[in-house]
Amino acid sequence: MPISDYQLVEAWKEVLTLSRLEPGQSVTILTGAATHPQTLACALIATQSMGAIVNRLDLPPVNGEKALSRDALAYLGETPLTGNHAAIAALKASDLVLDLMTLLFSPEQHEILASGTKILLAVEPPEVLVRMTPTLADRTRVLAATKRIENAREMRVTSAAGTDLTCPMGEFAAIAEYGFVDAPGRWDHWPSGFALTFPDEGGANGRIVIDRGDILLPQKRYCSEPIVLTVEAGYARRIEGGVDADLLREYMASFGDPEAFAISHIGWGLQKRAYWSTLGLYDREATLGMDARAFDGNFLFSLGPNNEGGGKRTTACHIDVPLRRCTVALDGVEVVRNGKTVEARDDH
Ligand SMILES: O=c1ccc(O)c[nH]1
Repeated sequence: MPISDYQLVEAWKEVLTLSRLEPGQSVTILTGAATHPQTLACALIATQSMGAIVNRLDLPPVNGEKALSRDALAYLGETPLTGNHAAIAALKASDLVLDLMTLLFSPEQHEILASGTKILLAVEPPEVLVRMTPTLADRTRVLAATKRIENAREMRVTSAAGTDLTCPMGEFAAIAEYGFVDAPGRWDHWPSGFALTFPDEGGANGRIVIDRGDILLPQKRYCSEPIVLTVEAGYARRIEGGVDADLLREYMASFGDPEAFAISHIGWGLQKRAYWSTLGLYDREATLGMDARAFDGNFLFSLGPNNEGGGKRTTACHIDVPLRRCTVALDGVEVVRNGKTVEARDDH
């Protein structure tokens, strides 16, 4: 359903206020060939109405001939910023970058953040952005979860479907995604609402069962039959099942990169305004699937790079897999029980 420009401008102003945008600060709106025109138009209005000094940087697309999917998160690493020193200089000189193009998982993003620039990714459709306009309560809930990750040394994930995965943690920091950028050098994604980290390099072991109804991204599919991943020393060594498994294996093999099979980030969804069922109601190319990544109580794991968490592994292949009905325990203490988040006593 369409969203009015008024609603989207108001949502942008809420997010920019939470992101502590001040009059006189410089904002660069980063756009590309797939940028949503209404999101861009309303961002320009909202930033100027708040007294920011705004510019728009439009970058030509890359990787179109290499990627097998048009999903902005499907083919990573090289971005339109790679080697573009003038554009990188402009983004480093900005207080805030509104990324309407998708820089995620790019080395350049880290370089820009290190200069103190804040980067907010916002590429979901306007109605999804407005439905999941972030709140301070989202931030509180996600930070409580990342604090528990920071204090833990092991994540164990189990499910009735047969998942039993053990991930030592501590080598990488926890990442809080709550939808706004309220500190210099912070990156976030609007919409979101989940906590994640990366297993110690080579440490993940066990079995992951992607069960019927669990979601594959960027495939934007609900699995119709179980896929069983055998995880050894941080890599999915075997991917077994029926047609869904064949489709996943062929897609991942097309990258010709063994790093594609590494376990990337692990965490869980905390966004009560996100829904597991939404993916099935959108055209595949109309959304990144952030409802799937963020719905409350999912176990979200990912295959591919860990440079986003400070690791050395980069690969163009990135698969996000939110699972339902898992139990996630940190050092034996459950944070998700059979697909429902467990609020810790000290979370409030
Ligand atoms: O916001 C995101 C989106 C994709 C991903 O893999 C992590 N965080």
